[in-house]
Amino acid sequence: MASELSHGKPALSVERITLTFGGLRALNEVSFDVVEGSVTSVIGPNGAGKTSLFNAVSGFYKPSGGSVRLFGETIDRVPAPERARLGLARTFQNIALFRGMTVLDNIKLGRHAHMSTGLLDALWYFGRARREELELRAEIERRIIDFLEIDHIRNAAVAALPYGLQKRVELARALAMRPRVLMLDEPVAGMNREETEDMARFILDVKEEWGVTILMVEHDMGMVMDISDHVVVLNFGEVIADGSPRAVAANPRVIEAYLGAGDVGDLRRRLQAGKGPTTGGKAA
Ligand SMILES: Nc1ncnc2c1ncn2[C@@H]1O[C@H](COP(=O)(O)OP(=O)(O)OP(=O)(O)O)[C@@H](O)[C@H]1O
Repeated sequence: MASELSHGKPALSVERITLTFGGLRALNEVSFDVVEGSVTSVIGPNGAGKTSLFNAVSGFYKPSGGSVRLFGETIDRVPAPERARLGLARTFQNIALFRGMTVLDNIKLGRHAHMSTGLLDALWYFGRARREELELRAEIERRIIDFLEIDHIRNAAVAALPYGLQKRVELARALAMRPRVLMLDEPVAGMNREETEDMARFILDVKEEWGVTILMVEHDMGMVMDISDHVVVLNFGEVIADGSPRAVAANPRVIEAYLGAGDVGDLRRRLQAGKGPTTGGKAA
């Protein structure tokens, strides 16, 4: 079980975020803090608003109310790519890599977040960059490749790789953005047990060795309960529980929410902290 962080400086603060689609209120005054150095997970039944929340925090959706702070600074007016430059990186639920390109080239594109040039410029960057900067970046890429144990596939085309490795490359690209806060959207969806366990270990190492704060949406309850310091539960666009994995798993409102969503068969395993299924995919 991960350590419980009950206090500390917020890396990210979500303050009364409201998001509507036409008449539908997907998020209703959602508030919580992501403490610096924590793994914070957002869970909830299907349609609870988790993806909407991720899109609002990373700047892809514009909330109709509320505020997001990154290390104390309001970022509400900062467009999504700029947020990455400020240290807020994310991965996507469905892998968003350039499939025809090699692993290394995909990782190199991660650093694009720190460049003032456009994407095409990024591809032509080598001729113009200062040597020291290039060397520093190459060093960061080497560290990431070693760390994620993907050296043997660095020159392979992404499309040819098994799914679990593709997800790892996506993590590598996000790390190349040198984030301070990393948002992972269902990092183990579709993975088998072994791939899930590897990814859980990498996420903990990113937190501990790289000092990156993690905000994660994930359906795999075993994994969430194993590696989270803090769990936020959404239901119908509202926070219904917020606390340690143990406290959340024992919360009757959480149990009721999953029952209400018809997830009865999976409920017991889902809410037994650290003992849930780690077979991956959407459990609901
Ligand atoms: N682009 C959109 N347009 C209209 N409604 C949307 C849009 N995106 C989400 N919604 C609605 O907002 C609500 C929250 O959806 P959201 O995808 O955020 O939930 P979720 O918790 O991520 O679900 P899942 O676990 O299935 O991914 C749902 O009722 C959904 O139908």
